Amino acid sequence: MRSPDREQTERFEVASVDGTLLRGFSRAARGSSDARGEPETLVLLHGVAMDHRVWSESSFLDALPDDVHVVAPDLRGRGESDPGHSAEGHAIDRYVEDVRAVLGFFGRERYSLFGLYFGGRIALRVAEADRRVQRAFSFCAHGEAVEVPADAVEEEAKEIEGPGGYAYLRDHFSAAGAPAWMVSACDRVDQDELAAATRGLLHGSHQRAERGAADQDLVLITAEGDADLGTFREGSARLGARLWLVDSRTRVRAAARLAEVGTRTAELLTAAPAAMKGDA
Ligand SMILES: CC(C)[C@@H]1NC(=O)[C@@H]2CCCN2C(=O)C/N=C(\N[C@H](C(=O)N[C@@H](Cc2ccccc2)C(=O)N[C@H](CC(=O)O)C2=N[C@H](C(=O)O)CS2)C(C)C)[C@H](C(C)C)NC1=O
Repeated sequence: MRSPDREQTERFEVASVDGTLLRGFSRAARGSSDARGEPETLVLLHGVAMDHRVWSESSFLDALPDDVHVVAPDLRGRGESDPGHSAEGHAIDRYVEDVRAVLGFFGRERYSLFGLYFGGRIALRVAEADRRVQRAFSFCAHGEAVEVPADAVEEEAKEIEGPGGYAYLRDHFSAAGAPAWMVSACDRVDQDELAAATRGLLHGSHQRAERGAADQDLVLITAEGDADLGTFREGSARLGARLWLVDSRTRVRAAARLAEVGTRTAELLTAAPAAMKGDA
């Protein structure tokens, strides 16, 4: 845990390959990072209907120790980052470029990524593309190929850009048992950008992720009761990834477990290298 008054967050802004400006927050590492040389840098990637504020609101951030440098960008079209404008502007390859631009900005040799839902899928794709990624955690999204049903996604995008867009999302997540921070996050996202991001899922997000470097530590996380648990197990075997299960009936309900996953993630980040091999 850390004392709030020692909070040292600052903003950053970085241009992506296509000129889109990504903005976000960086919380500097303090304390014993010199014991292990460069401090761990953990880049947090939020989901579709969210922005960077979910990390503090879910108490995930509080679970991270002082000596981890935390970087929390707003994905394009969310929070303070520039819009993606179109479905093509929200293709997964644009998100991968955006995250790699953030990695370039902070200039570290190695990074850990933690992604939430679709942010987890982005994290796995960045790990595949970029050797600087030492660890990638995907919360409630696996890396396998998925059928992204164009009709259902188009229907959802139309709902989202319509007069009842926010109600659609709030009602769905409330009914699905999502925690309050996840329901309220939807209201902060611009409707047109959220509709474009939804249609953007039809541009490449169906592809499976491959393992990047052999020494990457990949971690899939899902609910014990997840109906798609089998796919997560397959993904864990195929990618040589750890599989962590949280005590909840569904992936959406698992969001309430994010702070405890933060604690477990911090243990992996700050574990002595020898201890990491034995971890289940
Ligand atoms: C029901 C509805 C509120 C919900 N809509 C969302 O939530 C967000 C916000 C708007 C668009 N949204 C999508 O997700 C796209 N719409 C869907 N996509 C499915 C899905 O599996 N999506 C994955 C991510 C993903 C995407 C592409 C490829 C792989 C993985 C996912 O993680 N979904 C979980 C819900 C869950 O795991 O049960 C959440 N995602 C939110 C987020 O990322 O912020 C927080 S919860 C299928 C068709 C791909 C379905 C489908 C009905 C169209 N609608 C939803 O799922």
